[in-house]
Amino acid sequence: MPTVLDEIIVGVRADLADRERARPLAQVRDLADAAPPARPVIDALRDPAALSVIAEVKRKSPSKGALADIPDPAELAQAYARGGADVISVLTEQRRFGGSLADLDAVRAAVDTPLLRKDFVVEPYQVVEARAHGADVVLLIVAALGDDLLHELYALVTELGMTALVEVHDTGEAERAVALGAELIGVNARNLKTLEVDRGVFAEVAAGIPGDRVTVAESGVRGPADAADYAAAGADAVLVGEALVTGAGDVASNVRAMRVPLGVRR
Ligand SMILES: O=P(O)(O)OC[C@@H](O)[C@@H](O)c1c[nH]c2ccccc12
Repeated sequence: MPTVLDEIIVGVRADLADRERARPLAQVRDLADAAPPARPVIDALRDPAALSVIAEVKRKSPSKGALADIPDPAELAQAYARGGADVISVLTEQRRFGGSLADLDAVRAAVDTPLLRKDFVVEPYQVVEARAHGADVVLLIVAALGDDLLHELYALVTELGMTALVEVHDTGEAERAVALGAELIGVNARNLKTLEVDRGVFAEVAAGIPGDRVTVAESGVRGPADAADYAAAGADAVLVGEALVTGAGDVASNVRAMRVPLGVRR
């Protein structure tokens, strides 16, 4: 039985083939080489004073369906930046998440905050493309990649001056991320094979990640209380989508509220 992740990747590969036909790798590489340098993110995400926040531009998801229309992703990103988001995540997967590279371009033009290209990266082309569109961080999902490809993609992200956010869901995947030398490791509470969320996964998996790595708790953060729980469990940052795109009230204030103080922990 194919998992949800397998099914998503079938669509991702089809869309990727179309883009590769329209613009061959060599052309995208030229654009990437001509782009302004990627912004560093590690130091900001490791801020000892407060939990860092990666705020996501997310229209829909396979688990929740439609979340928000987001007619103007640039405006949303500006609100995230005002709220102090350390990184803004832009989903570029179109079929299941309603994103696009056009969203990434629009956000890039609107803010100076480091940007994460959030997609299902399975080929070097997508990494080069991320850089060409101004991304500073690229998501690499361990569950979607064999070790050779994971190493190849990680090396390419680094060569292009970007930072890889290496996503894991269990201890075995975390071991692979650590062995890779990943500085930035995301623990996704949502299992991409079953789409179930279990917030307890972070503490369990983070126990196997050395303290010199920066950890991001991903998914299922409903508000500041969940963010505080993740902070207490040792997260350096949280990645929040749904709660920010569907939340009532002022977006910037909602981002700011997630930045819980860490003073007591360290
Ligand atoms: O909307 P949430 O529950 O706050 O989750 C955000 C983010 O963690 C989630 O979008 C995500 C984490 N890893 C992914 C990989 C692919 C697509 C999406 C994701």
